[in-house]
Amino acid sequence: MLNFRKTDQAPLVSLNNTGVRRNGRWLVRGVEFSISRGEIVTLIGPNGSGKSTTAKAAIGVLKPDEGWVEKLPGLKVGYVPQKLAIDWTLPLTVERLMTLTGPLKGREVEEALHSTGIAHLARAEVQHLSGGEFQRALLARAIARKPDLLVLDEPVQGVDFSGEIALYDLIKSIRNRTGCGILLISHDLHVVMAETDTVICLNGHVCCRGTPQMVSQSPEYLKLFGSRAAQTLAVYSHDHDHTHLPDGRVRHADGSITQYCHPDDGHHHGDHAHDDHAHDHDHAGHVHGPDCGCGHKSRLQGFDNKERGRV
Ligand SMILES: Nc1ncnc2c1ncn2[C@@H]1O[C@H](COP(=O)(O)OP(=O)(O)OP(=O)(O)O)[C@@H](O)[C@H]1O
Repeated sequence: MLNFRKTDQAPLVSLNNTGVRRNGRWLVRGVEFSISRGEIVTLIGPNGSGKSTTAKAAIGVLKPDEGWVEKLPGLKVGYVPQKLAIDWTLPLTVERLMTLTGPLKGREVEEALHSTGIAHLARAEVQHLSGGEFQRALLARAIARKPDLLVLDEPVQGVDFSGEIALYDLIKSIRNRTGCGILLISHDLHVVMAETDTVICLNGHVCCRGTPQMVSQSPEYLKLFGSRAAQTLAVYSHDHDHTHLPDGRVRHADGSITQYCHPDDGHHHGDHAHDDHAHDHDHAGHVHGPDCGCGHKSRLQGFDNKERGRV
């Protein structure tokens, strides 16, 4: 794999104590991380935990109500949103989809479709594409303008497992070829791309982060999906000790309800954990033990014992 990361390189984007508030409720708060050229950062977390909100704040679609976001001047972003407002009753070819939001040269369209493996579908109707082909078309659209940062909100939705592996391979090859940074949002709490440099688990705030060090080696996983899958995907599973209620209050493991998280619930701006992690790219990480004091238990399934808990 190419080594794009240089310690003297400024991050493409960094979020500093970033919070977004709507209707009197914090959707996310105290979010801190950065993405450098060639780096893959994956956001995971339960539904409604603020992954899309965080991604939108990172690229400037949403303005933070607290903290700040720094972007490299002139940063070019390619964004694949979770939802796309397409009128499926109107005919739309893949080629046309590529230029819907801005002009592109014919050669750029061709190149992007070629590199995502769907050159043969240039004139196909978008509504007839399979889930995997559609995601490739969206990826092609996002990479056509040669972005420095690619933000992919659930890029494997509607794709079966082998299609998922192929898409993750494609994302990896885009990163290797272009050296862009990638912010990936995974809807699946348990599966992240093995090439992910940093996994950030959100639960209204960053509750933990770490590196998926190895591919899962559990016999069941290998039996089900084969060794090819094991080379591509790692299993990252996670327990939360508190739940953010729809009204913004927090229910703790003991059943008590408070207005906000306790200072020892996950990682908050200014606490020791942030000091450990903010802006680090060596991913040394905070060590979660059965009771490490941060209020969260995390485990990497299928990792050998010395790697266990190092999330
Ligand atoms: N503009 C908005 N106004 C009010 N609430 C919002 C707004 N956008 C998002 N939310 C709420 O913020 C919370 C976080 O939403 P977000 O889409 O970031 O979560 P997510 O982690 O991406 O979820 P999912 O996995 O379901 O896609 C949700 O409870 C959502 O309903």
